[in-house]
Amino acid sequence: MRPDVETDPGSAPLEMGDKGMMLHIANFGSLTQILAHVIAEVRGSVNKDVNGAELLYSLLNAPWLQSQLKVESILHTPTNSQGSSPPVRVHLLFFSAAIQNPSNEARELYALLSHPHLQGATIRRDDVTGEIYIARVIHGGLADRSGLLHAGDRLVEVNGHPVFGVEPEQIIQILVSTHTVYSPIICWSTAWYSVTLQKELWWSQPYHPHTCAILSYKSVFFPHNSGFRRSLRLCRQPRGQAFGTSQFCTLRCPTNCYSSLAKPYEEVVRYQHHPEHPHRLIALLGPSGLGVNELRRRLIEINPKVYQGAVPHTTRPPKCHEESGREYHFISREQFDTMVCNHRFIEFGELRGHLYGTSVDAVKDVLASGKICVIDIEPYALESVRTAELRAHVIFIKPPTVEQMKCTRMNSHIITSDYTSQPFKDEDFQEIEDAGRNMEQHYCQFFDHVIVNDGLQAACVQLLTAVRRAQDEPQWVPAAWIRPTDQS
Ligand SMILES: Nc1ncnc2c1ncn2[C@@H]1O[C@H](COP(=O)(O)OP(=O)(O)OP(=O)(O)O)[C@@H](O)[C@H]1O
Repeated sequence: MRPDVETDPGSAPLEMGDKGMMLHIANFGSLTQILAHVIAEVRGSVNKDVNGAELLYSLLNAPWLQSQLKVESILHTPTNSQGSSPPVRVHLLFFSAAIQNPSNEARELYALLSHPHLQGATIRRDDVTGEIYIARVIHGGLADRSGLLHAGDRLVEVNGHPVFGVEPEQIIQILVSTHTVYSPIICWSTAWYSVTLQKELWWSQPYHPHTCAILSYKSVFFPHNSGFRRSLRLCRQPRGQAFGTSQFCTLRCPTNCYSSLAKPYEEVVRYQHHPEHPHRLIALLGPSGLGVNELRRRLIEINPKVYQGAVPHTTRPPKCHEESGREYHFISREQFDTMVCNHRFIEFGELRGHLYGTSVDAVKDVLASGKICVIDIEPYALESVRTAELRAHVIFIKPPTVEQMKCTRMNSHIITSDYTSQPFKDEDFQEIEDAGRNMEQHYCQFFDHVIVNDGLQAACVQLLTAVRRAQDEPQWVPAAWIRPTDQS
């Protein structure tokens, strides 16, 4: 349903002629002014690359604007001896029936260009109820092409901020202030929608009445250098052992590792973990060297009766003090290969001729024991943990600024690419920051929670709280986890 459109008292009505739509234009001054505004705004937007070429191109090539320009050129052709244009009737055969008032459309374009992050939709507040609605969706614009936003949909939440009673200008501010990250918009109409849009890109998705959908932008191509760590963390030696003798693995990424992550959207539902069901897996993700393993280790140390890591598998022979199923599950290479073929590993790698991996079964063992399993993963492993079986709650460990890391890591050591332990250098911090930014850019749609690892104590407390909430409070999860389909 199209909402009422505010009409301009200065603009004239449309009439239908026998060959098409007849436009009676009485106020040429305002039309000229509007077009001048539009062109100035477009120029400004292009210069600043504010809204992307695609939106500008589609808007400027919209038939209604072309029509306006034709009207404009006709009106500026001197028609009488005084050189002024009298009110005329202009026959617009190509005018879209959907466009009811070109002056309003031009103003809308102007408004859109002024607020680029609304991405082709405008909002309005119901003065009686205080609720915020999608007022217009520009025909052919990005919002329109997404097929998700409809005029009349009620806006519930933007970027986690409830919008009830909030001034539309403030909502725009929320969007503008977060324009480099995702801007999820949750609407209610005949269905719940959770729409994530980033910059100028929208992705289309089917309409699912009475369900919730999350639409997320992501790069079509996932770069392979986005913050991969130097080692498989499962190979990390216990604290106190010499780093020089520790074993590290080279990552082996399955060829199809990005397949399901490349889906442009996923349907989500609100999910409350049932106390009698196994706990949700906690998967920590973050750039190498930031302290993901340190946080995981500390969490388990806080209460080993509640939190536990998964026991990795390896093909190397056990050492005399090691017991199968405690430090590692010791298996043959053939067994390991079979597990790889059967997709039983969340992550695996090879070091000095031996294979190491964290298996789904090792995680399930911990969950079956009633404990909360906490693992750290590489981005490629997201696909293996975001399943109906493990229901991973993904926590991104985010770097603070380089300057903050310099202060907090003064006495800490990093494992370098040649696997020695050394004090952090400035370039290490820069690398961590870059890797964190990369990860966030490409995978943030999968993060259930973000913790900045600045002070270790504070980060630990936040982790503890987040892990408890993941089990105790309702969370958005993929609908396929709750209602498995053939594809899931
Ligand atoms: N907030 C912090 N303040 C000070 N030191 C920290 C902090 N977080 C981690 N560290 C230290 O930084 C070093 C690297 O941490 P950790 O080994 O956990 O990194 P990581 O993210 O697991 O990376 P990788 O797996 O590549 O080794 C460790 O010495 C750890 O104690």
